Amino acid sequence: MPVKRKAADDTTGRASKRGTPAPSTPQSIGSDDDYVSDEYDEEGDLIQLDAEEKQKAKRETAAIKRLADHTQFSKLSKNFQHSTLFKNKDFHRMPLKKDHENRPLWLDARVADGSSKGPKITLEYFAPNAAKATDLLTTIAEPVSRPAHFHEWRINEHSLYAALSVGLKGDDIINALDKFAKTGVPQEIKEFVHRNTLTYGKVRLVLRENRFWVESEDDEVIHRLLADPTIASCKAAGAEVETGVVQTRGTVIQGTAQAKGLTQTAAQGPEIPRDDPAAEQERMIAALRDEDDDEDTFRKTHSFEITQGHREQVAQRCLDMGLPAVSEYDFANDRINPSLLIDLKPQTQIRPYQEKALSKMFGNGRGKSGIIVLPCGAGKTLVGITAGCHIKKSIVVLCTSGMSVTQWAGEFKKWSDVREEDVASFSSTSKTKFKGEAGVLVSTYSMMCMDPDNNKAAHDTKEMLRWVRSKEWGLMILDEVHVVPAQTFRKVTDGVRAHCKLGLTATLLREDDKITDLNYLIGPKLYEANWMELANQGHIARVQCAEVWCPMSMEFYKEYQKASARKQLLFYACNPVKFQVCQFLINYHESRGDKIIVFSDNIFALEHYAKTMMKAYIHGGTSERERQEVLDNFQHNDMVNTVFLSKIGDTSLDLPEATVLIQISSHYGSRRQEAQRLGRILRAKRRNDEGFNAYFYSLVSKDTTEMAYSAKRQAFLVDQGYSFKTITHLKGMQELPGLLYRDPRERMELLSDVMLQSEDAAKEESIKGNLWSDMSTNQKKSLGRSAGVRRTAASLADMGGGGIMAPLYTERARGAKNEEKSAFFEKEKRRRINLEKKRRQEAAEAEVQASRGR
Ligand SMILES: Nc1ncnc2c1ncn2[C@@H]1O[C@H](COP(=O)(O)OP(=O)(O)OP(=O)(O)O)[C@@H](O)[C@H]1O
Repeated sequence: MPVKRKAADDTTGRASKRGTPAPSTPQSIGSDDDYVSDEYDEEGDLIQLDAEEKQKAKRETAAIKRLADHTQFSKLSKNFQHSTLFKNKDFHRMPLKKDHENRPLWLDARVADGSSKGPKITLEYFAPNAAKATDLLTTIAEPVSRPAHFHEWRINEHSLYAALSVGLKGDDIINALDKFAKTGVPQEIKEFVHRNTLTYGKVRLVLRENRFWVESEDDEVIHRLLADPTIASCKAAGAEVETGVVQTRGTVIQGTAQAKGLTQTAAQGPEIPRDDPAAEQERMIAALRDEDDDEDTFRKTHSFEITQGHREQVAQRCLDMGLPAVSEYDFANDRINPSLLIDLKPQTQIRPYQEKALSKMFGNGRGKSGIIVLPCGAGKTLVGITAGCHIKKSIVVLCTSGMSVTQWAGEFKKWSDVREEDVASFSSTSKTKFKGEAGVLVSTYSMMCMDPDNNKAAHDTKEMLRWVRSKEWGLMILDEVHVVPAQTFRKVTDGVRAHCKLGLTATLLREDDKITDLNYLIGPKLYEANWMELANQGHIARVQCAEVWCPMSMEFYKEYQKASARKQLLFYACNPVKFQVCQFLINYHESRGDKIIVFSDNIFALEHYAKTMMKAYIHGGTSERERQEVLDNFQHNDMVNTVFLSKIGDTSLDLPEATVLIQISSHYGSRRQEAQRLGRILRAKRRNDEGFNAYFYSLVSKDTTEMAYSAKRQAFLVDQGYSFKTITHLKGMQELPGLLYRDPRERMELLSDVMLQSEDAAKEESIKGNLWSDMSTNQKKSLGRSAGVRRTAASLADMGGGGIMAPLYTERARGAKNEEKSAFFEKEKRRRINLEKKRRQEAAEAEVQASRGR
């Protein structure tokens, strides 16, 4: 049988049993009866209708149609044919298919002029066949938003190329869409798919044996390119057009059940020495061929070589000619660069979503550069390591801190059989080289950015940099790729020769819109997992999110209004009610046996909260020794259950004991920070305990700008399917023994303390060596955009899982809130108008006095 990658069963049963099609199985979706058709029910079973039933159904449909023709609605809808009411959202002319209820997709062809977004697809996630349609969309489109019931996807040129590389054709895509869509496929979508699949991927820039080749299956395309003077001048001296056959082999990703089967088959063959990886690979391929010869595809291709250093020029010219060239690394045929002895350990098993992500990267047996997006704690490290085991050439890993260097090196040894001496590291504290010809090097962006010719650099650093730059790297893994500013990234990639680049991140988000730079610096997004789906499958923790509204006392609110924009932050962070809410939640969760992280970006607030509550805290200024001590105690000491962290804890902090997160001050409207912070509790050790929930509370001072920031921050998580409950009152808080700031005098003291602080106390914490500190400026600007956040006013009983916290909360009464808000603001408005009148009057009087004096 063919080398098909059988998708493992998902535990929830939501995703279909069918995996993303592999290149070796270029199935025409149109001919695949796995998909829904008129005669199949939602389980895929054939519905047998006898002749009589068919007649009856026909008669009923005709009767309904006749009735509809005479209804008021029908007349109305005719009148609305050119309705201005729906404008270009009037889809009534797209007739629904008879069995549209069984089909989960709505297609919307409208694309704004000049927009890079393609047509929109809306998936009814509750509909029959939604799982199969999700598989299709994962292959051909990119997710935009995936809340609980409706998912929004977009088709664009990158997603279509990814579909082509797994063996689909333009017509296959259109046929598949037609099968799942409630209406016919609009002509505009057909044209979009044809336009982008006709040229995309026709030209490939292939790196073979350290030489670049322009390759195409179309002889005419090759001659058209060579007729262009720019491309002709880039052709290597004496090179001719060569015609050959390229064999596309099945992609078997290591760590899957299928790869294990192959290893067992191969193990029955003659013994091959372990130190000959090329022979091992041949053996694996032979095993694949034995399994199914006829599923390998052979493609006749034409290619010519280009001169070293002209790759970018050729790529740019191809783009100008409307033939975008795609970069691929033909690692299986790379016999020049030394191979690395590396395989996943036999007991290592990758998860279905990790396999799906990797199959996108190695879709046609070659390595495509791009970015894989997985939630925090979902195992990006293992995805990177498995990619390295697949390519089997030298690997360079770049991460954000020295701590991550140690972690990555350790993970390589944990999951793969790479030899200890083949793993090297390059950070400020450790500089080692591997002894053999190929190996793994783990380093940081900041080390790699350094200039080897800079006299100020230490001698051993310069020597390491020269060594790195003298080598060819099969794979470059870029961890937390969203943090890398384009400038830094260029510095790294200009000097280091990597054949294939894999970016890893949980949040492909930047508030400054520079994220699109990564498309051409690394490659397109290859795969993005659905957070909620992974939580439902138990791979990451299930989190209940809540926004707690903390009203501000009048004396605080008055001072808040008078303060400068920057200093306002101090007022809403130190709001005494927020303080009480924080104390109450800590108390409540500690008594349940939870471990709690409290995040505060503002250091003044962080210290004030932690010291008053007598809890441990860490910020950028805390010494390394103290930091380690606090974290060790938090993890292993039953007496230390709460730790206050500044933004240094946002990323790369692995505290699986933490189950509750409280946020008291954050970085404006940063969606990424919100997601990264949530990520700290996604790894919760107890995630698979029955009925277990992790909790994420965002404390927000009511009627302040913090509310607008908070709404914007939540947008990314809402797109991932999370919903934020709004909590307006915590039952029993006032009765808490020892509740702080109950006494008005204490509140006044806190207020005067805040007022005495200079604006500097509201400044952002600056962390040495922080790569992403340059990204703050535009974040405030982008706040103006609508956040589109969904808040639910659903019962909060389920917030605690099984209603455990139900007695604690009072929900926001929507009507009441408006009254309360409007009464307050009316009063405020009157006060301000009177103040303004008074000021104007005083100014006029002063002028009169002055003119009299003159
Ligand atoms: N296939 C797998 N089998 C077993 N455990 C796995 C697998 N994949 C990942 N894990 C475990 O999941 C945890 C999280 O993995 P990892 O640190 O790679 O996450 P991450 O995605 O890099 O998170 P972050 O973005 O927070 O850094 C680790 O403990 C890892 O051992």
